[in-house]
Amino acid sequence: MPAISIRNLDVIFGQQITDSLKLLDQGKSRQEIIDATGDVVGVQNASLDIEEGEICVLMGLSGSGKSSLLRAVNGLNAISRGELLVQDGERMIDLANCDEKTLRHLRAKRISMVFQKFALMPWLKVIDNVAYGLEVMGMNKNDRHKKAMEQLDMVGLADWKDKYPHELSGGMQQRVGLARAFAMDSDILLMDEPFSALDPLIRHQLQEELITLQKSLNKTILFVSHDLDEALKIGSRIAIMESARIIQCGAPADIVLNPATPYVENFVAHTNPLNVLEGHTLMTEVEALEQQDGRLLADPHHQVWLTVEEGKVAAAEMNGSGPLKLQYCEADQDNQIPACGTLAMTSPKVSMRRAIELCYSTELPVILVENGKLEGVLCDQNFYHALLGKHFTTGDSAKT
Ligand SMILES: Nc1ncnc2c1ncn2[C@@H]1O[C@H](COP(=O)(O)OP(=O)(O)OP(=O)(O)O)[C@@H](O)[C@H]1O
Repeated sequence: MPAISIRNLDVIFGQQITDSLKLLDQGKSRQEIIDATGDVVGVQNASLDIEEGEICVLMGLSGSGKSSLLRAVNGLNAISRGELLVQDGERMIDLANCDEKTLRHLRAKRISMVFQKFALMPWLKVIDNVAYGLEVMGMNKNDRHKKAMEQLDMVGLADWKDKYPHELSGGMQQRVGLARAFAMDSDILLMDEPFSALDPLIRHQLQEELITLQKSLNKTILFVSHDLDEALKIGSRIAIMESARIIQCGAPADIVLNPATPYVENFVAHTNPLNVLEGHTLMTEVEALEQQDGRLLADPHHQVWLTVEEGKVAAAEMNGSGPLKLQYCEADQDNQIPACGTLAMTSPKVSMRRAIELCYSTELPVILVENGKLEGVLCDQNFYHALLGKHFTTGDSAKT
């Protein structure tokens, strides 16, 4: 059962919603609908399931409808048509047909929201800002302060509890915002560009903190961002929006490797694939390597040849320099650095960043093996191909 299930959802802002929906069904554009009725289409025919414990990022340009969709999930935007179900224990609550009492229950117990501009109350101390939602719920002062302190501790601000928001930096204020959302104990967090007002270093730091916190908290997070790098970093799945519609939804590597439209391609062309792509998506497959005298040419540039017996790499040599020492390196142990001139073998699941590090330290290609069997090879050319975003423009030229 997904934590949030969205089916054919339309959100229209305005006074003539029935007429606007008819025009939408006739295939009229957003602008044509504004011209005809004055209504604005915020979300059009969106369908998306968000599983428990995942971070799903809504990504797209300004005005594409990200916030409109996010705000529908906690009832801040009315649903014009379609279904939006939020899991509540054993039942699913339909936001399209839910009364005020149920909505209040959802907001108090199930869903918290973190905004871009901190939204802290300037007259309240940090601890009282964090405890505010608990106070509204009727929790007594001792209990709510205890809970607020736990959350402040988690975001590293326990020593700042008696300060006022204006005494904190932007990054710290946003941490207080996070602590306030976590204090509510709700399983679903809606985050509307929570880090975009921060400078790049603090932003990076808070992204890392969110990823770390999420490992222990396991919340269901719907996160809005207009930055694909941020989306790729924190999202387990990314839904890309354009003109009120979700035009592609997939895991980070899917989006980078198979952008569905030129709009997505354009985003992908400006991202850093280092932490997203894995070795197997970039490698030259074993079948594509040149064969000569029973050996495989792993790297034409360095003239590295492999002798493969029953699928396993039995020996390696570099023409002119003799045999090469082979060393298996764990994909996830960055501190395991093979010596220059050693031929590194690792898992096809290796991140692009780690694979480049292995190439860099050995000055040789990297050999990818799974259960001892040779799967493929990564040379400089494979990395250039990915770094230049050529997967979707030049086909598989680096793989042959
Ligand atoms: N409450 C509202 N009343 C009228 N129109 C609205 C309202 N909220 C959003 N819109 C309109 O809906 C469209 C989508 O806006 P939305 O804020 O969802 O986009 P966004 O992708 O989140 O953009 P941004 O990144 O700039 O926040 C825009 O044309 C916007 O003007």
